[in-house]
Amino acid sequence: MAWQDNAATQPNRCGMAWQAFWPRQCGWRGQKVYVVEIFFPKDPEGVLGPPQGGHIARLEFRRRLDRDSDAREAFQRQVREEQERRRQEREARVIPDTDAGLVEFFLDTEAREIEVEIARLRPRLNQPFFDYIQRELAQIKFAITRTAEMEDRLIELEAMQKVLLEGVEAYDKLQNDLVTAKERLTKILQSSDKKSTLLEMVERNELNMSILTLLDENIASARTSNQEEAVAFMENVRTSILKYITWKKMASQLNCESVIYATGVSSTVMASQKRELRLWFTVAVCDLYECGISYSVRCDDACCYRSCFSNKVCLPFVALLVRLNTEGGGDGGANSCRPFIAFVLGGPGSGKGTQCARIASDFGFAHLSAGDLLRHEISSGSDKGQMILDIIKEGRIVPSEITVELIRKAMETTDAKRVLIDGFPRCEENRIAFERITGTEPDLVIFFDCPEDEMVKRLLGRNQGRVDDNIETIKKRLKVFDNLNIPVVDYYSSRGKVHKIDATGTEEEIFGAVRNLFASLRF
Ligand SMILES: Nc1ncnc2c1ncn2[C@@H]1O[C@H](COP(=O)(O)OP(=O)(O)O)[C@@H](O)[C@H]1O
Ligand SMILES: O=c1ccn([C@@H]2O[C@H](COP(=O)(O)OP(=O)(O)O)[C@@H](O)[C@H]2O)c(=O)[nH]1
Repeated sequence: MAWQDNAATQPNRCGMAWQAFWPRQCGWRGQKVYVVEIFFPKDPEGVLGPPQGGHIARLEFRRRLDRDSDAREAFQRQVREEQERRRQEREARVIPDTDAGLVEFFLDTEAREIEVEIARLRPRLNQPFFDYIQRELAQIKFAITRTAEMEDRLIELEAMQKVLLEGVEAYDKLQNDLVTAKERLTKILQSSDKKSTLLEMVERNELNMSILTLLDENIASARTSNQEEAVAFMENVRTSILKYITWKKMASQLNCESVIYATGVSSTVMASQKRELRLWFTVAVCDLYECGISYSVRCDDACCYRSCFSNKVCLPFVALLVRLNTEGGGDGGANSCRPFIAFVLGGPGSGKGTQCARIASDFGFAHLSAGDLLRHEISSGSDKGQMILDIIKEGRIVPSEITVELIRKAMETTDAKRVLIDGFPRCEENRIAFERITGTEPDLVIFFDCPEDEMVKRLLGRNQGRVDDNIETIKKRLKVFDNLNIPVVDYYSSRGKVHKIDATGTEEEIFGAVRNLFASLRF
């Protein structure tokens, strides 16, 4: 398959905004003349110079090009010749060895060549070079008397420094984007299961225009070398990527807080969530077999909603749940948005409670600990209290209806937009009951992965007077965790929701990983 990495060969295609700052070569030295570069639509590299006429003339010219194949060919020939002329000019320039020489080199560089030269000489544009410019600037600024020549030099040096600094930053960013885009595109093209790779990337917000641009270049290159199969294959991938990107864009236009992709949701589950979905979500349904969105419907009005579910071709499907902002989206009412829900799982003593407290305080989550809710129920002296106490003493799991009801009530009484549910669901039955009763799924599952001996050590040192922190009950809890809780983690893993965090190390180190996770999720 054709592969092309154009990061180094096309340094100037980003159309950097800083061109506007660059004083033009013609008569600018000493005269402080600044000319803003204007891009000509049919001449993106600016090889033909600035447009000669106004807007109407440009439109005329473009129309003529579109109509007239001779004119188009002549124009393309002219572009090629100009490109070649510039290439030769560039090669003829001697690159100086010293910083002082390099300063003069850049001052003598034409504005349109700056991006190319920055890319070519990027390794030389290092800290010592910028320090050198800074020193020269300081000498002029702190001179006791300043001549007119020194004033001019100050202006040109400052303009150049600004352009180079911004240019280097833009160039480095472009390089990084391209390297990342290349890695991601390679991953998509090489993966054996493209659908799930794409979905994973969608979930991690990794599909962007840079990938598309790179893919386009590869398609063009494969086309040039007549690799028809590769072209067809890459165009298929392109269609899928484009659709996801379009959806993301739509989400942002709708003022959405986040885009959540739930894979494999069955139509029955969706139907049971109908009311909530209508209030909370924009739903796009797409056909997995096509590896792309076969059709999409905005589901925030009942009519679209019905047509969405009455269509049979969409199974199995991917539902893109675009959660609307409480303030900006949906019907705008206070009830129109359920909170973002994160389940926090991990063995007993893995540090769930400790980390949840920090997440709550740093990221504005309400912290609902299932264990705490149950212990509170015991101390409230309710009818169920004794039964719950007996179960906890034995390290078993309290019946789902009790726990889910406590969680549901606690969720109702919080107006937080983000909720952590700590230590729940403990088993598949818990999970199913939660989804049935609340009609919703978690947006995220954090799993703290900790070795058993570490968990035992922590629990025995917890010292909170808990009835279950003794070695006999701990052993039972660990067994229950292995047998019943791990399948829940596996279930959510298969749906791409689990973010595993290594729970060994200090509290601070673990929170570092948590912080990274939330940063990657744009919290
Ligand atoms: N990274 C850590 N290293 C050592 N001890 C920890 C760490 N994180 C938490 N602990 C301690 O371990 C015990 C269990 O932590 P906790 O957060 O209550 O776990 P869980 O909620 O998972 O049962 C507590 O005494 C807590 O202070
Ligand atoms: O959803 C839950 C959460 C907790 N528990 C019970 O409460 C105990 C303590 O749970 P907690 O999450 O407080 O502590 P951990 O075991 O994680 O240290 C568990 O062993 C269970 O007996 C339960 O039955 N269901």
